Amino acid sequence: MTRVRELSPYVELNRAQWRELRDSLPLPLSEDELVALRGLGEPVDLDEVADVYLPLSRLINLQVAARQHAHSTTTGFLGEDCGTKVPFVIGVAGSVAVGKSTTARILRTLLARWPDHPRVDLVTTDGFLYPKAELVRRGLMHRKGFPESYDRRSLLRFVTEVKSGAREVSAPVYSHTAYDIVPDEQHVVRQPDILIVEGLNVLQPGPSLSVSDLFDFSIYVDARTEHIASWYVDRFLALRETAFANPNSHFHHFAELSDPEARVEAEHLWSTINEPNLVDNILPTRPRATLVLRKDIDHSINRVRLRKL
Ligand SMILES: Nc1ncnc2c1ncn2[C@@H]1O[C@H](COP(=O)(O)OP(=O)(O)O)[C@@H](O)[C@H]1O
Ligand SMILES: CC(C)(COP(=O)(O)O)[C@@H](O)C(=O)NCCC(=O)O
Repeated sequence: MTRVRELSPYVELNRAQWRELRDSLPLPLSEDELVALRGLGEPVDLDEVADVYLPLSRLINLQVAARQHAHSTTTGFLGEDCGTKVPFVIGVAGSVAVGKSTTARILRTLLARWPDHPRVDLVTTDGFLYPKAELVRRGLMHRKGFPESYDRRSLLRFVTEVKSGAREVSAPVYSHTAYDIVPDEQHVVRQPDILIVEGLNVLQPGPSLSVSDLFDFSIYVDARTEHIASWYVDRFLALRETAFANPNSHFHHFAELSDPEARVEAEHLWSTINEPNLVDNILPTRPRATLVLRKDIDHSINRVRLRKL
Protein backbone atom coordinates (compact mmCIF):
# COMPACT_ATOMS: atom_id res chain seq x y z
CA MET A 1 0.00 0.00 0.00
CA THR A 2 1.41 3.40 -0.89
CA ARG A 3 0.38 6.62 0.69
CA VAL A 4 -0.46 9.27 -1.91
CA ARG A 5 1.43 11.82 0.16
CA GLU A 6 2.44 12.10 3.78
CA LEU A 7 -0.60 13.18 5.80
CA SER A 8 -2.87 12.50 2.84
CA PRO A 9 -6.50 11.52 3.51
CA TYR A 10 -6.20 9.00 0.65
CA VAL A 11 -4.59 5.62 0.26
CA GLU A 12 -3.76 4.45 -3.26
CA LEU A 13 -3.63 0.77 -4.16
CA ASN A 14 -2.84 -1.03 -7.37
CA ARG A 15 -5.16 -3.77 -8.52
CA ALA A 16 -3.09 -6.59 -7.00
CA GLN A 17 -3.09 -4.88 -3.60
CA TRP A 18 -6.80 -4.11 -3.74
CA ARG A 19 -7.62 -7.68 -4.83
CA GLU A 20 -6.15 -9.00 -1.57
CA LEU A 21 -8.91 -7.19 0.32
CA ARG A 22 -11.53 -9.52 -1.14
CA ASP A 23 -10.67 -11.79 1.82
CA SER A 24 -11.94 -15.00 0.14
CA LEU A 25 -15.44 -13.64 -0.43
CA PRO A 26 -17.09 -16.00 -2.99
CA LEU A 27 -18.01 -14.70 -6.46
CA PRO A 28 -21.82 -14.63 -6.59
CA LEU A 29 -22.14 -13.74 -10.29
CA SER A 30 -22.19 -15.86 -13.46
CA GLU A 31 -20.83 -14.90 -16.89
CA ASP A 32 -24.40 -14.63 -18.27
CA GLU A 33 -25.46 -12.34 -15.44
CA LEU A 34 -22.43 -10.13 -16.05
CA VAL A 35 -23.15 -9.89 -19.79
CA ALA A 36 -26.63 -8.58 -18.95
CA LEU A 37 -25.14 -5.85 -16.72
CA ARG A 38 -22.54 -4.58 -19.20
CA GLY A 39 -23.18 -1.33 -21.08
CA LEU A 40 -22.40 -0.94 -24.79
CA GLY A 41 -18.63 -1.12 -25.32
CA GLU A 42 -17.89 -2.05 -21.70
CA PRO A 43 -15.58 -5.10 -21.65
CA VAL A 44 -15.59 -5.78 -17.87
CA ASP A 45 -15.03 -9.50 -17.18
CA LEU A 46 -15.46 -11.82 -14.19
CA ASP A 47 -11.80 -11.35 -13.20
CA GLU A 48 -12.44 -7.64 -12.78
CA VAL A 49 -15.60 -8.34 -10.78
CA ALA A 50 -13.58 -10.62 -8.50
CA ASP A 51 -10.54 -8.33 -8.21
CA VAL A 52 -12.20 -4.94 -7.95
CA TYR A 53 -15.90 -5.23 -7.17
CA LEU A 54 -15.79 -7.98 -4.54
CA PRO A 55 -13.43 -6.08 -2.19
CA LEU A 56 -15.63 -3.03 -2.77
CA SER A 57 -18.77 -4.99 -1.94
CA ARG A 58 -17.10 -6.22 1.26
CA LEU A 59 -16.02 -2.71 2.25
CA ILE A 60 -19.50 -1.30 1.67
CA ASN A 61 -21.11 -4.18 3.58
CA LEU A 62 -18.92 -3.30 6.60
CA GLN A 63 -19.74 0.38 6.23
CA VAL A 64 -23.49 -0.26 6.08
CA ALA A 65 -23.26 -1.94 9.50
CA ALA A 66 -21.09 0.85 10.91
CA ARG A 67 -23.44 3.53 9.56
CA GLN A 68 -26.43 1.79 11.10
CA HIS A 69 -24.63 1.73 14.42
CA ALA A 70 -23.79 5.44 14.16
CA HIS A 71 -27.40 6.22 13.32
CA SER A 72 -28.67 4.24 16.33
CA THR A 73 -26.32 6.25 18.52
CA THR A 74 -27.89 9.51 17.33
CA THR A 75 -31.49 8.29 17.62
CA GLY A 76 -30.70 6.89 21.11
CA PHE A 77 -29.27 10.26 22.12
CA LEU A 78 -32.49 11.91 20.91
CA GLY A 79 -34.57 9.36 22.85
CA GLU A 80 -36.14 8.10 19.62
CA ASP A 81 -36.79 4.55 18.42
CA CYS A 82 -33.42 3.01 17.43
CA GLY A 83 -35.04 0.11 15.53
CA THR A 84 -35.69 1.80 12.18
CA LYS A 85 -33.12 1.27 9.45
CA VAL A 86 -32.00 4.26 7.40
CA PRO A 87 -31.20 3.42 3.76
CA PHE A 88 -27.49 3.60 3.02
CA VAL A 89 -26.97 5.89 0.02
CA ILE A 90 -24.13 5.49 -2.48
CA GLY A 91 -23.29 8.07 -5.18
CA VAL A 92 -21.60 7.01 -8.43
CA ALA A 93 -20.09 9.90 -10.42
CA GLY A 94 -17.88 10.36 -13.49
CA SER A 95 -17.85 11.57 -17.08
CA VAL A 96 -20.24 10.72 -19.88
CA ALA A 97 -19.04 7.42 -21.47
CA VAL A 98 -16.75 6.40 -18.61
CA GLY A 99 -18.90 3.40 -17.71
CA LYS A 100 -20.70 4.60 -14.56
CA SER A 101 -23.90 2.72 -15.39
CA THR A 102 -22.07 -0.59 -15.65
CA THR A 103 -20.28 0.05 -12.35
CA ALA A 104 -23.57 0.96 -10.67
CA ARG A 105 -25.39 -2.10 -12.02
CA ILE A 106 -22.62 -4.53 -10.99
CA LEU A 107 -22.51 -3.00 -7.54
CA ARG A 108 -26.26 -3.16 -7.21
CA THR A 109 -26.27 -6.87 -8.05
CA LEU A 110 -23.37 -7.75 -5.74
CA LEU A 111 -24.67 -5.72 -2.79
CA ALA A 112 -28.12 -7.32 -3.11
CA ARG A 113 -26.53 -10.76 -2.61
CA TRP A 114 -25.69 -9.97 1.03
CA PRO A 115 -28.39 -11.28 3.39
CA ASP A 116 -28.15 -8.19 5.61
CA HIS A 117 -29.10 -5.76 2.79
CA PRO A 118 -30.92 -7.58 -0.04
CA ARG A 119 -33.02 -4.63 -1.17
CA VAL A 120 -30.79 -2.45 -3.34
CA ASP A 121 -32.28 0.11 -5.71
CA LEU A 122 -30.57 2.17 -8.42
CA VAL A 123 -31.63 5.55 -9.71
CA THR A 124 -29.91 7.53 -12.48
CA THR A 125 -29.98 11.30 -12.27
CA ASP A 126 -30.98 11.74 -15.94
CA GLY A 127 -34.58 11.45 -14.66
CA PHE A 128 -33.99 14.75 -12.88
CA LEU A 129 -32.92 16.60 -16.03
CA TYR A 130 -35.45 19.30 -16.85
CA PRO A 131 -37.86 18.20 -19.61
CA LYS A 132 -36.82 19.21 -23.13
CA ALA A 133 -39.34 22.10 -23.28
CA GLU A 134 -37.93 23.55 -20.05
CA LEU A 135 -34.32 23.15 -21.25
CA VAL A 136 -35.28 24.99 -24.45
CA ARG A 137 -36.99 27.73 -22.40
CA ARG A 138 -33.86 28.14 -20.29
CA GLY A 139 -31.52 28.03 -23.31
CA LEU A 140 -29.85 24.86 -21.97
CA MET A 141 -30.30 22.36 -24.84
CA HIS A 142 -26.55 22.38 -25.43
CA ARG A 143 -25.80 22.13 -21.73
CA LYS A 144 -27.48 18.77 -21.09
CA GLY A 145 -25.67 17.08 -18.22
CA PHE A 146 -24.30 20.38 -16.82
CA PRO A 147 -25.34 21.03 -13.20
CA GLU A 148 -27.85 23.72 -14.22
CA SER A 149 -29.70 21.29 -16.55
CA TYR A 150 -30.97 19.30 -13.54
CA ASP A 151 -33.80 20.02 -11.16
CA ARG A 152 -31.42 19.70 -8.22
CA ARG A 153 -34.03 20.59 -5.66
CA SER A 154 -36.24 17.65 -6.76
CA LEU A 155 -33.27 15.29 -6.66
CA LEU A 156 -32.39 16.41 -3.14
CA ARG A 157 -36.01 16.04 -2.05
CA PHE A 158 -36.19 12.57 -3.59
CA VAL A 159 -33.09 11.27 -1.76
CA THR A 160 -34.15 12.97 1.48
CA GLU A 161 -37.52 11.23 1.32
CA VAL A 162 -35.94 7.84 0.64
CA LYS A 163 -33.51 8.33 3.54
CA SER A 164 -36.35 9.44 5.81
CA GLY A 165 -37.95 6.01 5.31
CA ALA A 166 -40.95 7.07 3.17
CA ARG A 167 -42.90 3.98 2.07
CA GLU A 168 -42.83 4.94 -1.63
CA VAL A 169 -40.90 7.68 -3.41
CA SER A 170 -41.11 8.28 -7.17
CA ALA A 171 -38.36 9.45 -9.49
CA PRO A 172 -39.00 10.71 -13.04
CA VAL A 173 -37.61 8.65 -15.93
CA TYR A 174 -35.47 9.85 -18.86
CA SER A 175 -35.41 8.24 -22.30
CA HIS A 176 -32.30 8.44 -24.51
CA THR A 177 -34.60 7.49 -27.41
CA ALA A 178 -36.96 10.43 -26.89
CA TYR A 179 -34.09 12.62 -25.61
CA ASP A 180 -36.58 13.78 -23.00
CA ILE A 181 -38.31 12.91 -19.74
CA VAL A 182 -41.03 10.27 -20.26
CA PRO A 183 -44.23 12.03 -19.15
CA ASP A 184 -46.17 9.08 -17.72
CA GLU A 185 -43.38 6.94 -16.33
CA GLN A 186 -42.05 6.86 -12.76
CA HIS A 187 -39.41 4.80 -11.02
CA VAL A 188 -40.90 3.94 -7.63
CA VAL A 189 -38.46 3.29 -4.79
CA ARG A 190 -39.85 1.32 -1.84
CA GLN A 191 -37.77 1.46 1.32
CA PRO A 192 -34.52 -0.07 0.02
CA ASP A 193 -31.69 -1.09 2.34
CA ILE A 194 -29.29 0.61 -0.08
CA LEU A 195 -29.95 3.26 -2.73
CA ILE A 196 -27.39 3.88 -5.48
CA VAL A 197 -27.63 7.32 -7.13
CA GLU A 198 -25.67 7.38 -10.40
CA GLY A 199 -25.01 10.47 -12.51
CA LEU A 200 -22.47 12.89 -13.91
CA ASN A 201 -22.79 15.54 -11.27
CA VAL A 202 -23.85 13.75 -8.11
CA LEU A 203 -20.76 14.90 -6.19
CA GLN A 204 -21.32 18.60 -6.90
CA PRO A 205 -21.40 20.70 -3.76
CA GLY A 206 -24.04 23.41 -3.61
CA PRO A 207 -24.58 26.73 -1.87
CA SER A 208 -26.77 24.88 0.68
CA LEU A 209 -27.48 21.20 1.35
CA SER A 210 -26.86 19.13 -1.79
CA VAL A 211 -27.50 15.51 -2.64
CA SER A 212 -23.86 14.55 -2.02
CA ASP A 213 -24.30 15.56 1.63
CA LEU A 214 -26.70 12.62 1.95
CA PHE A 215 -24.24 10.06 0.60
CA ASP A 216 -22.80 7.49 2.99
CA PHE A 217 -20.28 6.36 0.36
CA SER A 218 -19.34 7.68 -3.07
CA ILE A 219 -17.48 6.33 -6.07
CA TYR A 220 -15.86 8.33 -8.87
CA VAL A 221 -15.22 6.36 -12.07
CA ASP A 222 -12.10 7.88 -13.57
CA ALA A 223 -9.90 7.69 -16.69
CA ARG A 224 -7.75 10.03 -18.74
CA THR A 225 -9.86 12.55 -20.62
CA GLU A 226 -8.45 11.54 -24.02
CA HIS A 227 -9.29 7.88 -23.36
CA ILE A 228 -12.86 8.76 -22.40
CA ALA A 229 -13.12 10.88 -25.56
CA SER A 230 -12.16 7.87 -27.69
CA TRP A 231 -14.66 5.64 -25.84
CA TYR A 232 -17.37 8.25 -26.45
CA VAL A 233 -16.63 8.33 -30.18
CA ASP A 234 -16.44 4.52 -30.46
CA ARG A 235 -19.74 4.17 -28.62
CA PHE A 236 -21.35 6.79 -30.86
CA LEU A 237 -20.26 4.78 -33.94
CA ALA A 238 -21.65 1.58 -32.37
CA LEU A 239 -24.94 3.25 -31.43
CA ARG A 240 -25.69 3.69 -35.17
CA GLU A 241 -26.47 -0.05 -35.36
CA THR A 242 -28.32 -0.19 -32.03
CA ALA A 243 -30.14 2.76 -30.45
CA PHE A 244 -29.90 5.17 -33.42
CA ALA A 245 -31.36 2.51 -35.78
CA ASN A 246 -34.68 2.92 -33.94
CA PRO A 247 -36.80 5.31 -36.09
CA ASN A 248 -38.12 6.87 -32.86
CA SER A 249 -34.61 7.78 -31.69
CA HIS A 250 -33.82 11.48 -31.44
CA PHE A 251 -30.49 10.52 -33.04
CA HIS A 252 -32.02 8.43 -35.88
CA HIS A 253 -30.64 10.83 -38.50
CA PHE A 254 -27.13 9.72 -37.42
CA ALA A 255 -27.84 6.02 -38.19
CA GLU A 256 -26.99 6.32 -41.89
CA LEU A 257 -23.78 8.32 -41.47
CA SER A 258 -20.50 6.87 -42.75
CA ASP A 259 -17.72 6.27 -40.22
CA PRO A 260 -15.88 9.54 -40.98
CA GLU A 261 -19.14 11.56 -40.89
CA ALA A 262 -20.22 9.98 -37.60
CA ARG A 263 -16.78 10.59 -36.13
CA VAL A 264 -17.04 14.31 -36.94
CA GLU A 265 -20.47 14.51 -35.23
CA ALA A 266 -19.30 12.58 -32.17
CA GLU A 267 -16.12 14.66 -31.82
CA HIS A 268 -18.21 17.81 -32.07
CA LEU A 269 -20.63 16.64 -29.32
CA TRP A 270 -17.69 15.58 -27.18
CA SER A 271 -15.68 18.78 -27.52
CA THR A 272 -18.60 21.21 -27.23
CA ILE A 273 -20.67 19.53 -24.47
CA ASN A 274 -19.22 16.54 -22.70
CA GLU A 275 -15.56 17.50 -22.43
CA PRO A 276 -16.21 21.01 -21.04
CA ASN A 277 -18.68 19.49 -18.55
CA LEU A 278 -16.05 16.94 -17.50
CA VAL A 279 -13.28 19.51 -17.13
CA ASP A 280 -15.28 22.33 -15.55
CA ASN A 281 -17.81 20.48 -13.40
CA ILE A 282 -17.18 16.77 -12.99
CA LEU A 283 -13.40 16.42 -12.52
CA PRO A 284 -13.32 19.03 -9.74
CA THR A 285 -15.63 16.76 -7.69
CA ARG A 286 -13.22 13.79 -7.80
CA PRO A 287 -11.40 14.67 -4.55
CA ARG A 288 -14.73 14.44 -2.72
CA ALA A 289 -15.31 10.75 -3.57
CA THR A 290 -14.78 8.04 -0.98
CA LEU A 291 -13.36 5.80 -3.70
CA VAL A 292 -11.87 6.48 -7.12
CA LEU A 293 -11.78 3.62 -9.65
CA ARG A 294 -9.13 4.47 -12.24
CA LYS A 295 -9.42 2.88 -15.69
CA ASP A 296 -6.73 2.19 -18.27
CA ILE A 297 -7.15 2.80 -22.01
CA ASP A 298 -8.63 -0.73 -22.41
CA HIS A 299 -11.31 0.18 -19.78
CA SER A 300 -9.79 -2.14 -17.17
CA ILE A 301 -9.58 -0.80 -13.62
CA ASN A 302 -5.92 -0.73 -12.65
CA ARG A 303 -5.88 1.54 -9.59
CA VAL A 304 -8.07 2.33 -6.63
CA ARG A 305 -7.88 5.35 -4.37
CA LEU A 306 -9.70 5.19 -1.07
CA ARG A 307 -10.37 8.07 1.26
CA LYS A 308 -9.54 6.82 4.70
CA LEU A 309 -9.94 10.06 6.64
N1 LIG B 1 -27.80 8.43 -27.46
C1 LIG B 1 -27.97 7.34 -26.73
N2 LIG B 1 -28.93 6.43 -27.06
C2 LIG B 1 -29.11 5.33 -26.31
N3 LIG B 1 -28.38 5.01 -25.24
C3 LIG B 1 -27.43 5.86 -24.88
C4 LIG B 1 -27.15 7.07 -25.59
N4 LIG B 1 -26.15 7.72 -24.97
C5 LIG B 1 -25.81 6.96 -23.92
N5 LIG B 1 -26.56 5.85 -23.86
C6 LIG B 1 -26.51 4.80 -22.84
O1 LIG B 1 -26.87 5.42 -21.60
C7 LIG B 1 -26.08 4.92 -20.53
C8 LIG B 1 -25.43 6.06 -19.78
O2 LIG B 1 -24.47 6.65 -20.60
P1 LIG B 1 -23.51 7.80 -20.04
O3 LIG B 1 -24.36 8.91 -19.47
O4 LIG B 1 -22.55 8.16 -21.11
O5 LIG B 1 -22.76 7.16 -18.82
P2 LIG B 1 -21.73 5.94 -18.65
O6 LIG B 1 -21.14 5.56 -19.98
O7 LIG B 1 -20.71 6.48 -17.70
O8 LIG B 1 -22.53 4.82 -18.06
C9 LIG B 1 -25.08 3.94 -21.15
O9 LIG B 1 -25.54 2.62 -20.90
C10 LIG B 1 -25.10 4.27 -22.62
O10 LIG B 1 -24.83 3.14 -23.43
C1 LIG C 1 -28.33 11.93 -20.14
C2 LIG C 1 -26.92 12.40 -19.77
C3 LIG C 1 -26.96 13.90 -19.50
C4 LIG C 1 -26.42 11.65 -18.52
O1 LIG C 1 -27.27 11.80 -17.41
P1 LIG C 1 -26.96 11.29 -15.89
O2 LIG C 1 -27.82 10.07 -15.64
O3 LIG C 1 -25.51 10.97 -15.77
O4 LIG C 1 -27.38 12.42 -15.04
C5 LIG C 1 -25.91 12.08 -20.91
O5 LIG C 1 -25.85 10.72 -21.14
C6 LIG C 1 -26.28 12.80 -22.22
O6 LIG C 1 -27.10 12.36 -22.96
N1 LIG C 1 -25.60 13.94 -22.49
C7 LIG C 1 -25.93 14.79 -23.59
C8 LIG C 1 -24.81 14.98 -24.55
C9 LIG C 1 -24.56 13.75 -25.41
O7 LIG C 1 -25.52 13.22 -26.00
O8 LIG C 1 -23.43 13.30 -25.48
